[in-house]
Amino acid sequence: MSYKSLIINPGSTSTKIGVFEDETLLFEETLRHSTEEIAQYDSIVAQKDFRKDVIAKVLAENNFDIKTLDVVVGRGGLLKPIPGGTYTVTDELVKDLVEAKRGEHASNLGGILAKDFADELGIPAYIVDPVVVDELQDVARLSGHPELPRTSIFHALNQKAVAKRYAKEVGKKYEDLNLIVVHMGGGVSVGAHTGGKVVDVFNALDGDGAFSPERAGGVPNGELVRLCYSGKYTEKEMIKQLVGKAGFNAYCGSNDARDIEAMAKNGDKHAQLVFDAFLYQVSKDIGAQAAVLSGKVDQIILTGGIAYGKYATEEITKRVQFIAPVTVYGGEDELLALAQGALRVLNGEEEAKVY
Ligand SMILES: Nc1ncnc2c1ncn2[C@@H]1O[C@H](COP(=O)(O)OP(=O)(O)OP(=O)(O)O)[C@@H](O)[C@H]1O
Ligand SMILES: CCCC(=O)O
Repeated sequence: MSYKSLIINPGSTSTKIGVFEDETLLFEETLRHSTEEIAQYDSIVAQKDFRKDVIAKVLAENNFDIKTLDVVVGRGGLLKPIPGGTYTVTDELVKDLVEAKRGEHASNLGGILAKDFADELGIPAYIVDPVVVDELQDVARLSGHPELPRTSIFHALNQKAVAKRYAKEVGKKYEDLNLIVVHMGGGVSVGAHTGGKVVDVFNALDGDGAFSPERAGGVPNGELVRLCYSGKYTEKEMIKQLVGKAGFNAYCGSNDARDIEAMAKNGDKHAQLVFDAFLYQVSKDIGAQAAVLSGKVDQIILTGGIAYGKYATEEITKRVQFIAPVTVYGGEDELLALAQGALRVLNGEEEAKVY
């Protein structure tokens, strides 16, 4: 028995879709969304119809009959903290994503869109390893103020997928390796993997680490508080300043690392400084996670869209190769990882978890 799946992975700056027959990719598409396109919507859920239309268009362009699908899988969003695994998209799960009580995030649309398509076809919808996968060790949860604990929000799906890919390539078990995985996309997360768990990670959304194409990362606390109370921004605008309008966007007016690199190559010294500061901060986060692992690091893995960039990966490697060797997996394996999550359930290897 084989299964056809539609995989939907909404990122902060893109919607990636794939159609698989079991683990074989039939076709995929990455639809990039400019800052202007996204800025028309005042919430993530408001982007639903826009993203649904672009997906339907791609399916039609590929002459794909959606009635042949067996399952729809979405990337999981900002739910309550939960263990890793494959979850059935229930009404309760969708309600939490729509209400966005734990925050706005593009991947909230993954479960919502998956259920939308699946319900029309009368087939199941799943999410796999959502961004809220929480395997932090206790000592990593303290921030310095009890009302502000650190939380685990990161590229769990891709971090786990590339870590397992590396383990397979070197003939070892993921659980037996100490890895630092660095995802550099619209957001950035740097995680310490040991014993098959991500025991510490710089939160990609709430920003206790490096800045990213669109996000501020860790900023000076006092100045942040003063800005919040200055009257310059509403609460919603302030959050947008930190997540969306920050990072490369704020410094250089684009969320595309390739634009920043091109500006720098054309002699723009400010763009060069911003890109170098980004690579410097990511390297510092890797150093911190090396300490989490007591310096016993088998490999550092660079992944996400920015890891396609030669300058970026070479500069980070120069700074951190004293810790451990570096492997680069440009882009991400999230579509396949989502398809595999659903297949494990459909093939009876794993039971779908209920949220
Ligand atoms: N070939 C490339 N060289 C350098 N940078 C690239 C390349 N391709 C994509 N990028 C950069 O990768 C970033 C987007 O990465 P990615 O597609 O992983 O992000 P996303 O899926 O939108 O967000 P996230 O990964 O946080 O969920 C952009 O800054 C883009 O410029
Ligand atoms: C929070 C993990 C995914 C992202 O960067 O948006």
